[in-house]
Amino acid sequence: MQLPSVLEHPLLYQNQLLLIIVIIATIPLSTYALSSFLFHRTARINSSGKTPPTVPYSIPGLYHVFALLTQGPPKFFANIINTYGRLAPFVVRAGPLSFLVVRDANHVKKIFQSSKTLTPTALHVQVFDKVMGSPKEVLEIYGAVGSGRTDSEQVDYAHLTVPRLHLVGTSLTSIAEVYIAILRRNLAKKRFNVERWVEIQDLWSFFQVEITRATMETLFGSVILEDYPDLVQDFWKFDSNIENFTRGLPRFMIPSAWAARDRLRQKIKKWLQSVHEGDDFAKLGEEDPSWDQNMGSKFFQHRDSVLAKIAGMNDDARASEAMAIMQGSNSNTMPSTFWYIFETLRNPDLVMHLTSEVEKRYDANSGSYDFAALSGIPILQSMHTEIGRLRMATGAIRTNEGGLFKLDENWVIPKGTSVMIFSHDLAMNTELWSRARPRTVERPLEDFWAERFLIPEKLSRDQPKTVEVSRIGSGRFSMEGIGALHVTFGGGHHLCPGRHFAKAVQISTLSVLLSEYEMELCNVGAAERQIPPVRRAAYGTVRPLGNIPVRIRRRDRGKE
Ligand code: HEM
Repeated sequence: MQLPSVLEHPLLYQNQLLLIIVIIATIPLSTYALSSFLFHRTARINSSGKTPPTVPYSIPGLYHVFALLTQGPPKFFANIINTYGRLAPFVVRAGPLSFLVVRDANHVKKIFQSSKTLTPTALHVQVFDKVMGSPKEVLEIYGAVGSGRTDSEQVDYAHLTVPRLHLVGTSLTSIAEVYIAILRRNLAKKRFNVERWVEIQDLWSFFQVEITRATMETLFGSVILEDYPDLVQDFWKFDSNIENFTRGLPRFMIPSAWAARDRLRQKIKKWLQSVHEGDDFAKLGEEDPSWDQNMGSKFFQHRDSVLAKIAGMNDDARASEAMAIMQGSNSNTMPSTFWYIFETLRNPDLVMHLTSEVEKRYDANSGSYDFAALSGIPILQSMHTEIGRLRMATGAIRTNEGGLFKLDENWVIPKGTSVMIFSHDLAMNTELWSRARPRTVERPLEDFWAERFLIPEKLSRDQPKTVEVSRIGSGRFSMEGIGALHVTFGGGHHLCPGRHFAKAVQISTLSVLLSEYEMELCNVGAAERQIPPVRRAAYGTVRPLGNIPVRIRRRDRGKE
């Protein structure tokens, strides 16, 4: 009988198996220990030309994929910042993809200023591909922005220059007047009357319909809403699934979101084919009106006509583009306007002060508001900025398309790394704000403070002292020295071109509600308990935890 060789001895075999199991089981622990050691060493060592360290992980090759998937990116990034924030900049990895988180104002400034090397191009391709469902053949046009290719430069012109032409100054005033007229007409149809308070169960849902409907009609005209009454509903269904589309979830996993997106694209395409035929439809002369009920605002006519002239931008691609601007113009504007009104209603002094400020800019004879004057009121500007700081959480992404990028004396960013800048993270950093302008932290950054961005005017000795009647502070609005800490609208070359329009929607909505209606939170304490805690998500819509009931009635102007 032949004896088994030593290697085949059953006991040894069992031990080998055990050894393999032990090795496999200890891989995550040892990987975590090693990556943690390397992370802290690189973060703390004082040397130049360092590549930012990767946040500790347990699974080699996959790095943070599992945590990103289970927690979702907004919570994952918030948790990572809460844990390792002091050691930024650091890298988060999802397999081969690297994301650098920066938290320093000087880094942010440098990144935004380096728009040729650090670009959002890769992000834009992803968005048009995965979220907007653009045809594959146009993706290369988006991918070549910045390369000098003619069609790509035209796209860049449509995305950035066109809104900057139409959504500022006197053009913005005209378009804001259109918004005000539409909002007033829509609210009038609700027949709120002077005698009786009407309760609205949930202010968020109410605004989701009313503000979006008015914004859509202002930018895209009346006909699209008449032909497609479910536009607003489908839009929010689509918008609330953007994270799912970005992750590439297939149709069978989110069927109703896919169906809403299909409907949006089909209906928009049909509408464009009927009202924006050919490529010479836009009426852009000085004498032409800023808004047309069929074709939409001059801004949108101009934008779509630039795209229509690009070979390869077929009707499907243009419909996806229109969806992108619907998303850009509504997704954050409605929530920011909700918080603008909510924070006002919470504070009776603010309601009183702002009502009187708005009244001064309302002409009872013509029944119209002086929008230009309203938008210059410092407290309204400060509130807009404070809402953007506290109640918005946006992210700006840039990918390094050049070689090693020198971030400062210590750090370099490797090619291909995507840099993440989170507005809310910077917005809540007391140390940075107090260094930049101590006055801004006289009240905790966790609280809403309408006057945070006002600089009180010093009275000269010969100036007569007026009696202060309002309990709301006054002063000059200023962002001097703190711009890099307030990046809700991104920055640099790609700074949001629609930000003035968003402010116009906030100010116009507030003006109409304060001067033509009385609106009150039904229960202030209960409403305040619905404010979500800060720092739980690095980015994403900040929405109340539950319903916010309000009551409303028409203001009795005659009596006043
Ligand atoms: C409160 C409302 C809004 C917020 C918080 C917001 C925020 C942002 C942010 C963070 C970016 C990225 C900027 C960057 O990468 O540096 C952006 C880009 C953009 N936004 Fe806005 N936005 C708002 C309203 C609007 C409105 C009303 C419009 C249009 C009417 C608009 C149109 C755009 C466009 C077209 C871009 C892309 C610019 C590019 O091509 O790089 N946004 N916005």
